[in-house]
Amino acid sequence: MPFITETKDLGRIFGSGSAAVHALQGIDLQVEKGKLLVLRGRSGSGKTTLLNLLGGLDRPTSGEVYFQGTEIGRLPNRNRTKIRRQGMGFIFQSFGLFPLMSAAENVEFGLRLSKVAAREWKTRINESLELVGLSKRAHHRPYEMSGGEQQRCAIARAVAHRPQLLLADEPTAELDSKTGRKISRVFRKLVEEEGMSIIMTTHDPSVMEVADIVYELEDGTIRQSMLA
Ligand SMILES: Nc1ncnc2c1ncn2[C@@H]1O[C@H](COP(=O)(O)OP(=O)(O)OP(=O)(O)O)[C@@H](O)[C@H]1O
Repeated sequence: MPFITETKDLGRIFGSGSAAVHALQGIDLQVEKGKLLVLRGRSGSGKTTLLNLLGGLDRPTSGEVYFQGTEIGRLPNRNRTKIRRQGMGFIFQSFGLFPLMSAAENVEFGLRLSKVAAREWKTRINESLELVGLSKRAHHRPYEMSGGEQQRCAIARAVAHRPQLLLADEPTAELDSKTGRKISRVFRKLVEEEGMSIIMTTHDPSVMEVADIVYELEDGTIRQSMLA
């Protein structure tokens, strides 16, 4: 199966009647496995809405959205959650770590939600912290880590169950440009060395530099954009 993610004439309307917002319309997207795809566009152009639909966090108003050939837009919640927890990992702008848990415990929490057997947790935690260069911070809590380290920890948590698809919403927005560049390289490494597929939204040029494909959203429609 060639595509990790595919959409057909995907649309999302929020509200109804005169208050209806056409957040997305006619989105046809095909994402090959093992690529890093970036969605960019102005505030309100529909980036987060599209990412949420691709990740099965929201349902379309019209059209279809596929994950590895399975239409997920109309699946019952239980099935969609299962696919999401096993096949996808999520990263958000504000890291989303639990403040009272160490880096290792945060990663373990991610593993608990997926179907990974408990006997494998320790290995997976060590491997994923190593992958993002955070082994030395395993027992530190988020407030003892820099912003870049916290985002590395969030990445380790998102990839510990080895998802096929990683979705990230503005993952470098809260970081300075040097740290943002380092985090961009971590994403590139996941693609090159782990064969992961990544879709992320960003305004950050350093993320654009590591992308294979860039798409531009404008008023809820999409077009491929030239790489910078
Ligand atoms: N839950 C909602 N209810 C109503 N309107 C919404 C909702 N979510 C998004 N919208 C509207 O849909 C449009 C697209 O929003 P979206 O958050 O996808 O944009 P974005 O490109 O991610 O913006 P930003 O870069 O500011 O995060 C906007 O006009 C927004 O106001």
